[in-house]
Amino acid sequence: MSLNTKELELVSVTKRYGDTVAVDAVSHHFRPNSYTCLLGPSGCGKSSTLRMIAGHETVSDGAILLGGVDISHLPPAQRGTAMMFQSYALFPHLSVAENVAFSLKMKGVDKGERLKKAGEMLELVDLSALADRLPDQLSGGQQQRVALARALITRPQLLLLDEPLSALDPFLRIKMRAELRKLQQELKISFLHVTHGQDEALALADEIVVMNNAVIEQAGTAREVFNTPKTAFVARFMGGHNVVSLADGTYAIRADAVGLSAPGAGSIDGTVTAIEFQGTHVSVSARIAGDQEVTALLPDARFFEQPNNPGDPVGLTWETDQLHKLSA
Ligand SMILES: Nc1ncnc2c1ncn2[C@@H]1O[C@H](COP(=O)(O)OP(=O)(O)OP(=O)(O)O)[C@@H](O)[C@H]1O
Repeated sequence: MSLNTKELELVSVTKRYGDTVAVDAVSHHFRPNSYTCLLGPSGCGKSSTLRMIAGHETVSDGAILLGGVDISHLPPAQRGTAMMFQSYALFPHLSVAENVAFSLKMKGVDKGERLKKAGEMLELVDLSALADRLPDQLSGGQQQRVALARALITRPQLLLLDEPLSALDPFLRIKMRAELRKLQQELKISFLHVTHGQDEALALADEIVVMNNAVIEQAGTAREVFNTPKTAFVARFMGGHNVVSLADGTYAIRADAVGLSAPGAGSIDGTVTAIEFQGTHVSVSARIAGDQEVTALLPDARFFEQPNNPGDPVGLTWETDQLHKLSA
């Protein structure tokens, strides 16, 4: 099944709550038919952005365009968007099928037609067998799929997901994120997914939009954002990087691009401060000049060939082309 897809564009969108600027003149062109993650720490403005796109929050300034049409002032149901919430907000006294069909009932669609459509959506999320159950007779993962089917029944061009996996345990979260990705590819509509988890964004997204302090700090493919962070904030937030101030500027370097050598034989000298076994890898942290910490992530076999201990003097090695200059 294929639903419509249209491009989303934010044009200098601002959200103010009294004196708080939650979203500050954000502009972005989202790719059509793609999975985008809006990623950032708590309070950076990502939920406010999503709620403005959904129409659950007014826009203080700027415009939201979907397929070139300004939807900023349309009611939520007329935007061509649908929202799936963090707490799935299912009606406890309605069956799975009735929950999924609910928005069609509000639109006055007759019962036969809405149950037929609900059946199609339940098939899509692989829940046909549970159509007559009540929500509290379902697992967390199944409830989430009901919430998805309920959002998709309105045939949105854009599905908005606000921390959709946060209520699930870690095992189910990884399983469901693969299902979300698969569903987006099957439906060929855009998904815009808010998360504060960088691993979730890396696993899911065609494009990651990193927000910080009410603005977009960086946007790009998952690989671009991870491998070429533009700022110290993005490097630290994406994880797996060191941020180091050297004589000619501040650089990011991936922890797995740092190696260890004898003191004096590396790019810089340091003293081991901590060693952490991580299964396939061992993380070795060392203090270097300027009271800075650098972490080397070594394959476990390499570490155990010549294990270090806290207090050992070491050289830290890297190829200069692995150093990535940061703008701030
Ligand atoms: N209804 C509101 N009234 C006043 N301030 C608000 C309101 N909603 C959000 N804010 C403020 O706006 C800023 C951005 O909030 P928002 O919820 O968009 O951030 P977020 O990145 O989604 O955070 P989280 O991950 O914690 O949900 C925060 O400083 C928050 O306190």
